[in-house]
Amino acid sequence: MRIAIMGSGGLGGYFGARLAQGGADVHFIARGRHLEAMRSEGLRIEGPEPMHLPKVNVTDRVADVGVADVVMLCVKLWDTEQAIAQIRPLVGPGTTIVSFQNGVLKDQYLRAAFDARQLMGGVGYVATTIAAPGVIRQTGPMQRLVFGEFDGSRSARGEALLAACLAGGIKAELSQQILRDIWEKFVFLVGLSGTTTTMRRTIGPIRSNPQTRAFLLDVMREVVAVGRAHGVPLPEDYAEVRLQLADDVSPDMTSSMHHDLERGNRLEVRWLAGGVVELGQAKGVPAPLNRAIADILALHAEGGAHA
Ligand SMILES: NC(=O)C1=CN([C@@H]2O[C@H](COP(=O)(O)OP(=O)(O)OC[C@H]3O[C@@H](n4cnc5c(N)ncnc54)[C@H](OP(=O)(O)O)[C@@H]3O)[C@@H](O)[C@H]2O)C=CC1
Ligand SMILES: CC(C)(CO)C(=O)C(=O)O
Repeated sequence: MRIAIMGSGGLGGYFGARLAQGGADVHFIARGRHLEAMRSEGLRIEGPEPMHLPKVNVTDRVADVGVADVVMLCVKLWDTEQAIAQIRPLVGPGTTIVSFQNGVLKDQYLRAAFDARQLMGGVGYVATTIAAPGVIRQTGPMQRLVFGEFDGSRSARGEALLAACLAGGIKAELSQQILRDIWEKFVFLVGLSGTTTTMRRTIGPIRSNPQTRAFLLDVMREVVAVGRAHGVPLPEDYAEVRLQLADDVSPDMTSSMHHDLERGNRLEVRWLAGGVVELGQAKGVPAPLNRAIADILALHAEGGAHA
């Protein structure tokens, strides 16, 4: 199976390395110093299960890769538009495109650019970052990919991607309710990213303090209300279910957006809390706490240099 990884950082580099190790014909699309390092030194994964792939197929010339069976979209959300334009040479009539980016707006952008039948939905769970050019560092053992057809069917292409993932040791699942899976992660991630980034704290103290715990819960309640208004079958008390997850994770866990803030990077807030506000407005559902998060972080959204 020929798999093109569009964006080979924390998410794409980690899961692409595992797919390659499992025998898939993986082609990484990268840029800058990370591209140069991957060309000369291969790709190294640090963390609980270290890996080194001394030689990887990597390029910034997308057209050289040719048509892929699967394109995995793994760039930060602000790079989506450019990435969608660049992946066109990878996409033939039999190509499947799956975005494992965070949020729920990503698939709307893909649907606007490609035939909906070429898309599968996807969610990625891992905590990784580019530690140095050519090096991805994983924190904690969590690693999981969930993907599936939006119509809930169990397709041959889904099974084929599942087999490739399992061969590489990825904890992968072929889902028959992928829209709900995407929203389930969105509820948790919007709560986690919105609180950890505005409060500059990890989840431990946030969930322990009654005032910040209530804020976390109410932020997630808004996401659930917006999702339900869009027809996503989330139970009414789903925010409470996700609060249980926030209680179960390690107290030092934080969000990638909090890391991005600390490094002075751009933030994905426009598509996370901001996405909740946007989708809420479309259905007349207010999301004042998410609006506050987006407003508080607005001066940081373009990165530290712009603050
Ligand atoms: N990392 C994680 O733990 C998880 C991340 N996610 C989500 O996955 C998405 C990706 O995040 P993450 O992997 O962390 O981001 P990273 O910044 O680590 O990786 C993205 C990589 O893609 C590169 N890139 C962007 N556009 C292009 C392009 N047009 N051509 C070539 N390379 C390109 C970036 O280069 P450059 O640095 O030059 O911009 C960067 O190397 C986000 O939506 C994130 O929220 C989801 C689950 C977990
Ligand atoms: C919550 C986590 C780490 C799970 O993958 C994540 O996606 C993020 O912080 O961006």
